[in-house]
Amino acid sequence: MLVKDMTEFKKIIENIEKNKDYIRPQAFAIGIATLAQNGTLLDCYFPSPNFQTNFATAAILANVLGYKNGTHSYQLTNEQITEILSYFTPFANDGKEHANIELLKNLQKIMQNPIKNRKAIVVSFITSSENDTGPKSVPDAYLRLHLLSHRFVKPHCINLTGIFNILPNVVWTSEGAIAAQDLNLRKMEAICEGRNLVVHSIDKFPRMTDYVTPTGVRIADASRVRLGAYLGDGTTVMHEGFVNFNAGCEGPNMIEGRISAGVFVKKGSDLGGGCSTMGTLSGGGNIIISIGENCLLGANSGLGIPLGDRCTIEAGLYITAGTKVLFNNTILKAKDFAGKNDILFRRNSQSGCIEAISKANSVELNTELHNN
Ligand SMILES: CC(C)(COP(=O)(O)OP(=O)(O)OC[C@H]1O[C@@H](n2cnc3c(N)ncnc32)[C@H](O)[C@@H]1OP(=O)(O)O)[C@@H](O)C(=O)NCCC(=O)NCCSC(=O)CCC(=O)O
Repeated sequence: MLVKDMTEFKKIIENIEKNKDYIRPQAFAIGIATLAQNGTLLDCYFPSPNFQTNFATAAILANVLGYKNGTHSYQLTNEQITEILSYFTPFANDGKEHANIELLKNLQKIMQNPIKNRKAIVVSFITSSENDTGPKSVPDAYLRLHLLSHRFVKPHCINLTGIFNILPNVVWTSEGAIAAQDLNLRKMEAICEGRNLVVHSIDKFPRMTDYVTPTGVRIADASRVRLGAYLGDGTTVMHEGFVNFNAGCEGPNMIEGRISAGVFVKKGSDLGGGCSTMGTLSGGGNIIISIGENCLLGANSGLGIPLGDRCTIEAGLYITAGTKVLFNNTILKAKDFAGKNDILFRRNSQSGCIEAISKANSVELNTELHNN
């Protein structure tokens, strides 16, 4: 199929989209997956995911791969890549950038030696948000994590239900993803070829920066930010900082503490060295923690309630939902302050009692640290 011109191209798209079974996906992407020796998929890299955009490209991919609707992933053959590219002939010399077309051309070259490269080209579609029940495959799970780290969606805005069961545990190395059972062989290959294969971690989630490098951020230690973290423009993550998947901050922010899975921090807030925000993945906590604007979590403090704006937690003080707090001569629980603005929590150093005081945090981020 060689498409002559734009008129023909548009007609083809119209026909594909006219099909009553076809539903535009909310997201799709073309990527490259790493395979274990036994052919299972270990990870997936999507250089330029598409979120609620590029529906013409989605339609062409759908047509060649047989996609109609729902959440599906496909491994592409060389023939399919050639066929897909043939639809885009009218765009060949239009002087514009077409990320998906460029990507396919590059992937075609890589696929000239797929066995040696242990790679597969994949396309993943995610169904419309109202029908989305969570990731169905490794490429699908990786696409969702990419969408978060590319800032297309904020934490909690894409369904990640069941992601732990979908993602394999992988050995992350200086040569990318390796299956645990393949490690000895790969190590020996590397030694024989004069390379030093280094293991960084054994985990279901890789480092974000190996897949996505968001603009306007500084990350002192890349191993502390997992793929699926959302880091807004102007975020600085220092060595003690950590950001889990489906979690992050709006930017600008100073992150020297831990942002647990599910936690989101609004702009201007500062997480002091070693502080903790309670997650909901393990340990029984079920309140989703969030932090409003311009808050300060002191060094080694801890937070187990959602905070409003301009709140402060004294260095070293851990506030859990049930912590009894003295406020205006009344004992309340910390959860009674959920979402309230301008509260300072401190442990009275004379009585030992935890106090809440109405006081707006006046500490501001040092702008020099957040301008890139
Ligand atoms: C709790 C606060 C916020 C309080 O500070 P404030 O500026 O509001 O108050 P202040 O001016 O210090 O004190 C006002 C009055 O309250 C008293 N006061 C203060 N704290 C008190 C306490 N716990 N118990 C009883 N009284 C207390 C003071 O003595 C003073 O009393 P008088 O009126 O009688 O004089 C602070 O102590 C704090 O913990 N700040 C966090 C800073 C932080 O950790 N930043 C992150 C940096 S991260 C970092 O540096 C990295 C390091 C690392 O990696 O660990």
